Amino acid sequence: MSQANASSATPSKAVLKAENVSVSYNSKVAVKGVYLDIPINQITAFIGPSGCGKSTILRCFNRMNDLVSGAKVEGLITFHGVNLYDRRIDPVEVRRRIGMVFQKPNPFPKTIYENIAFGARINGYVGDMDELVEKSLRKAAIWDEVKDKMKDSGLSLSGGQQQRLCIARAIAIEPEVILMDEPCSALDPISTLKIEELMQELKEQYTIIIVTHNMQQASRVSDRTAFFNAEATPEGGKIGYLVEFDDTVNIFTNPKEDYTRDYVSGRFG
Ligand SMILES: Nc1ncnc2c1ncn2[C@@H]1O[C@H](COP(=O)(O)OP(=O)(O)OP(=O)(O)O)[C@@H](O)[C@H]1O
Repeated sequence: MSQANASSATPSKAVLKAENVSVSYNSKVAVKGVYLDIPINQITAFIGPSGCGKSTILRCFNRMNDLVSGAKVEGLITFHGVNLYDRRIDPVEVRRRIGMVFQKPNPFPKTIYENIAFGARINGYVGDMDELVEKSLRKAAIWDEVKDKMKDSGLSLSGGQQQRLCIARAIAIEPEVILMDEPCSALDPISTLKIEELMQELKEQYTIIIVTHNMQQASRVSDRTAFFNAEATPEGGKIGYLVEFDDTVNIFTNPKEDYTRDYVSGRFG
């Protein structure tokens, strides 16, 4: 793999940039030498086999790796041109502006209302909370389903509804970017479709990165796709790297690397 193959011209303004980023856990390199430009108001998909570092790179973009013991990030990650790892930067503020939705829907064991209000309050929101709750739930396409159940527990909802509640919770703290780590892998196809439609609406206002193992999902929802792979080390480990990053249509129909073609067509799936 040469770095020349790993990227192509950036189509629009990059909101987040990774330059020569490597991450290790307890001194063992997990993923190395990643360059990415994440375009604003687009959906970028990270695809590739298990263990190639997709979630690891995703977590670098909002400093979630700070919370993982033994994790070390090297290289440069910028957000609107500012080094996210500069020591003057507050990682909590980074996570407010770059929110995250996880694989398994994880509403708090609180009411639907509190699931939205809690984070907003902690972030110092002083406006009309009822309005914010409604606005966030509407944006996450779940308001109609829950408007009469504000005092019910968020856990009483179906898996798909819980995930949309978690998206509403992320939205409530007014991020610019939403990172989604396999947000549909625990959901049925109908709930998955709802979230995909929602992502298309959200990208008008937010920049989205999604990690997914679902090739059809990546080709359906994303504008740009980053394909990762991992190479074996002599010690029997694996090190992830970025194979290529391009418009999704190119990755799926005319990739630069044969291995990408094999992977996205399911030959190695
Ligand atoms: N908290 C951690 N502590 C130690 N090693 C970790 C940790 N998280 C990830 N790793 C290692 O880093 C490498 C990349 O893992 P990561 O989860 O980023 O890959 P991935 O491509 O997202 O995988 P998957 O598709 O299975 O979720 C793997 O070898 C994994 O074991």
